[in-house]
Amino acid sequence: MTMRLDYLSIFPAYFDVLDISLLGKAAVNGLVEVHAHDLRDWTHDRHRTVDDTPCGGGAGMVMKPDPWGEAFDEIIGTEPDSSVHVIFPSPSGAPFTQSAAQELSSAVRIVFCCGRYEGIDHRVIDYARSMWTVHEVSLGDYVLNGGEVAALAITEAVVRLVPGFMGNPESLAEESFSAGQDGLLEYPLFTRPVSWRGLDVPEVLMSGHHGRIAKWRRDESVRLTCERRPDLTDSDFGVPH
Ligand SMILES: Oc1ccccc1-c1ccno1
Repeated sequence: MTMRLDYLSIFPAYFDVLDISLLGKAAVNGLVEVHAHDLRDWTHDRHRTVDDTPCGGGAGMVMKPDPWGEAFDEIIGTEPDSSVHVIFPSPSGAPFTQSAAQELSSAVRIVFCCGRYEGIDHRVIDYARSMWTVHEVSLGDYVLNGGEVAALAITEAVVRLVPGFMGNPESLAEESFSAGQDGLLEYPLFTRPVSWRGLDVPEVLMSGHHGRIAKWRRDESVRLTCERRPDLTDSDFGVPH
């Protein structure tokens, strides 16, 4: 199954980067198909206008609905289809999570709508909700200049979970937030040399004692999660003794 990814943006060149690294390889292997579109291709005036002043007043500009609607018609179609996932990255969206990435990794089609200015006319999102499966998502509590960087981050989080994408799928099981880690943060990692600038690899990791190593790793995951992400902990994790 090939996952088709579409990106609607006034800066489509942001997505040229998807031709390199693992994502580029996935495209070559037919796992994903990437299409970036310039929203201005669906404007009809000399200045290729995509924005206008906000109704009700206020600072900045709002993205007009017309170019989005015409782009949707051409790129996605005019018939409802719940199998099409339309993602609007937004600071007012729901937090994007690893479980959301996991769910989206089985999608056949994902369309990213990258807003700029103060945002997109809300009727665009309402129309999309009437037609497809819509996700308004945020990467975190900070403000970007547009949705492109968020779309790239979400793309990477999703595509790396597509079956066949990662050379060694076992590595996914031990990552932060993965089910195999019980949603805990990943433990600290070490490799050779054993001693480096007066800093040594923890002895337990060199002991060859798999039980002790597993306990050390679990304890470290719980400690780090309690320290850095108390929001992820609950009574089950407890506090390492
Ligand atoms: O700040 C933004 C502006 C446009 C689109 C998305 C965002 C955003 C901020 C955090 N996550 O997404």
